[in-house]
Amino acid sequence: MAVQISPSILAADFARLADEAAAVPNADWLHVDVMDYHFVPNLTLGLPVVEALRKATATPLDCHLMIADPDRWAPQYAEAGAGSVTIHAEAAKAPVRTLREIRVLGARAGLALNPATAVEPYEDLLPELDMLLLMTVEPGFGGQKFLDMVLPKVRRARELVRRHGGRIWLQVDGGVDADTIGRCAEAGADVFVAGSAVYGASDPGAAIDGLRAAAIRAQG
Ligand SMILES: O=C(CO)[C@H](O)[C@H](O)COP(=O)(O)O
Ligand SMILES: [Fe+2]
Repeated sequence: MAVQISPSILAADFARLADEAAAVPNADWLHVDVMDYHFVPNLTLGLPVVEALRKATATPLDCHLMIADPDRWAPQYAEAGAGSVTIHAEAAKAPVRTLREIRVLGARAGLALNPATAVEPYEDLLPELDMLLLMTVEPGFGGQKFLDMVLPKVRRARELVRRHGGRIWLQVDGGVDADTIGRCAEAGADVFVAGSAVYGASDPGAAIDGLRAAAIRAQG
């Protein structure tokens, strides 16, 4: 599996987003955490910032929607030029329709599961997905401690994805750093979001190289 690193701009300087995007030329994606004060108790940014970022960088945007009404808003993120749009299973009321709309608009379609949400009930949705995101912290804030309890679910999800042809990317998000990334890769994740571990480092580009090397080592 190809390892991909998606640094989260949640940990970047919001006043200098274009510079912060330019600081990670070796990133595969830029992870954009959209929070609405309803699905999670935090507020970050929305469509205008995504539209501006899209013009400011060539790196594709990986939009993680932590919002109460993803069915209404997700297609607009695809229209705004996001390369990938991920909705939460806990929030979506019509996930099949919404995931299909995301794809029709030319973006990759992702489904995110909170730490306590089981993956098995979503097996029938896998054909609609390009990526499954397993949260390794409770969504809402950067800088939280990685939840090891999610690793068995990463293993089960990898097995489900394998049974469905192995096409779907398996992303982990939350508390991923040089220490925890190996456990995630060993369990079967292949796309790694890292906020603090990248933008908290003195050299964000070097931090990405280090994370990538650790994940590849762990894949064996
Ligand atoms: O979705 C998120 C939080 O809800 C963030 O993407 C995630 O927390 C990244 O930050 P860090 O690597 O610092 O944990
Ligand atoms: Fe995220």
